[in-house]
Amino acid sequence: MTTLLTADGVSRSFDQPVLRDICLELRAGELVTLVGRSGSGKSALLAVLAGFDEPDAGSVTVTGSHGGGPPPWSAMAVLPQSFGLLDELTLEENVASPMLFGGGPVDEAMARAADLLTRLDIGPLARRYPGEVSVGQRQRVALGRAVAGRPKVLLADEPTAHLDHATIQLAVRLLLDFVAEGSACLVATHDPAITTQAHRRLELVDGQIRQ
Ligand SMILES: Nc1ncnc2c1ncn2[C@@H]1O[C@H](COP(=O)(O)OP(=O)(O)OP(=O)(O)O)[C@@H](O)[C@H]1O
Repeated sequence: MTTLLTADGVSRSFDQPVLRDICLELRAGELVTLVGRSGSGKSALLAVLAGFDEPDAGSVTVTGSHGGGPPPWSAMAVLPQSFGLLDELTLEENVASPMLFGGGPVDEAMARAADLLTRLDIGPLARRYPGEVSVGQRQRVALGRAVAGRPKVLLADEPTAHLDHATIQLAVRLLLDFVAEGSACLVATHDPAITTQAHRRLELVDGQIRQ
């Protein structure tokens, strides 16, 4: 399987060491979950993998990315706990935005956005704005947008925290279909509905990864 992301000896300290000599690989076709107690460093690890934060030691390599800083959208998408939706765009425009900003055809982008919103059971809300829908609906929009541009790697921080059981199944199905097309996804989550369906499970304990 093709390796899409490699972390080699990554360490990061704030007041205390949070990540210690972490090595991991994400490969094409994999949905991988990252669990760990609150404060164990899951978000800190995602930030370093995403290039939003610099490790004190070690390196992160992402396929399709060159040089320092966050990789381009075609190589990596990040789904933060705060969603990061654009309030002035409709839900369908938000989902289409990675394709539109990437210079793709508008009709294709809007059709894919409509399909993703339907798969996430919010198709009828496509023309609404983020401020006009519920938190769980916004979370689904953010998930749709994260996969829309078919990035090679998706890093998602608690992407189902606001969803009910049935909707979580839709989200997991979407992520499994996404990786089946040749991408890799790392999900920080406490949700057994995701961890039980993942291809691999990682746990952060005392700043280190357990498989
Ligand atoms: N910018 C920062 N400055 C100082 N300390 C930080 C910073 N970011 C994270 N930390 C600390 O690093 C540790 C790991 O935080 P992190 O947010 O990665 O945990 P987490 O596993 O994602 O937790 P949760 O499950 O509660 O979201 C915590 O002790 C946190 O206080």
